[in-house]
Amino acid sequence: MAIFVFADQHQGTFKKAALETLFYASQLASSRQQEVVAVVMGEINQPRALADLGKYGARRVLHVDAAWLNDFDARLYALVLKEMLNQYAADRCLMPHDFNGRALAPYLAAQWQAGLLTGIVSLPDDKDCYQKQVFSGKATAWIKLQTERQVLTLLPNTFTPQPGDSQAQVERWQPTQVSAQQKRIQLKEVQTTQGRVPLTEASIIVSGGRGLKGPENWGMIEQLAEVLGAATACSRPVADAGWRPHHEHVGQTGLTVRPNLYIAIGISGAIQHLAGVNGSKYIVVINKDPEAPFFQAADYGIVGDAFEVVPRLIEAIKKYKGIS
Ligand SMILES: Cc1cc2nc3c(=O)[nH]c(=O)nc-3n(C[C@H](O)[C@H](O)[C@H](O)COP(=O)(O)OP(=O)(O)OC[C@H]3O[C@@H](n4cnc5c(N)ncnc54)[C@H](O)[C@@H]3O)c2cc1C
Repeated sequence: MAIFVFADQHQGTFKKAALETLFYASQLASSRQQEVVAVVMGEINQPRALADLGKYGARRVLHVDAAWLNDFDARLYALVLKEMLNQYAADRCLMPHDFNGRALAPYLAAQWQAGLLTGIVSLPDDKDCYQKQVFSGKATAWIKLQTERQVLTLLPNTFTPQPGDSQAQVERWQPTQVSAQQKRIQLKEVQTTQGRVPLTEASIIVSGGRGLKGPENWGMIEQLAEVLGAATACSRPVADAGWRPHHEHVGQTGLTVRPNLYIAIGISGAIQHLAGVNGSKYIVVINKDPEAPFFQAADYGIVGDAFEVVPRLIEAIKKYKGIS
């Protein structure tokens, strides 16, 4: 039996989290002598990208090549996936624990009558238990799904893909029970941020909190991010106050990020914020209060006023990198 992976793409470019999930599935499959099938929805303007999924572990790609599936629609995608999984008598479907995966997985689990386990961070152990973080990242649970059919979501940045040189066999697949008439959502406008690394894919993140006092002070955060080639993020009150856009909000109710380096500036380190960032490899905290809880989660800490520390940090990095 094959392991199916929803390989999310945008205009022919596969998301990093989708490639990680394929790679993860290939590790899972090799221990069970199964094959990995990547499922791709919507038209693709670079057909070679489909076969290239083989480099990340897909043996086959089932391409649902239909214009009405170009825009992500959790309900519709779940119906298409359900038909496909039933046709192939599959028992396992994986996807990334990102915005789309978090919307699609519960729909699919309900439609397909499968067990759902979200945000896993490990391969199963010998008792078939998967690890996931619980209680805002304060504890780890080992969970075993008892159901025959399983929908699993993998936390981004947990597994680093090691691309090989295999090519996948690409097949077109059309649903017979789902059609364009069932589409209920019409996408009217897409707003994209230009030239910035997407937050969930960034290896360095510079994040600001309420300690920055107001949106007018974000210039230094942007500048620090620019010299480091980083993405910018923020705490929830900052997004709630409209200082920064909501897609930058990290934490329990925002994005979960796992960069190599997370620099938190003027953020206290509330548990709800830590829940979204404590998977980061290194955490650097800049805060003027030595008692700020974030220091307990930090690898490096600077006790000081952000308005003095950050400009000096920018200058030091520029000097180190030889940027004028
Ligand atoms: C159900 C629920 C869900 C939540 N989800 C989230 C979530 O997803 N993400 C999230 O972030 N929060 C979330 N919160 C809110 C969370 O509890 C905190 O209130 C929030 O994270 C605090 O944001 P902050 O650290 O930016 O602000 P504050 O708590 O006000 O901290 C500001 C920090 O800046 C420091 N500071 C002030 N001036 C300076 C300066 N000049 N230089 C350096 N440091 C300075 C202060 O010492 C302080 O530590 C949630 C809360 C609830 C109840």
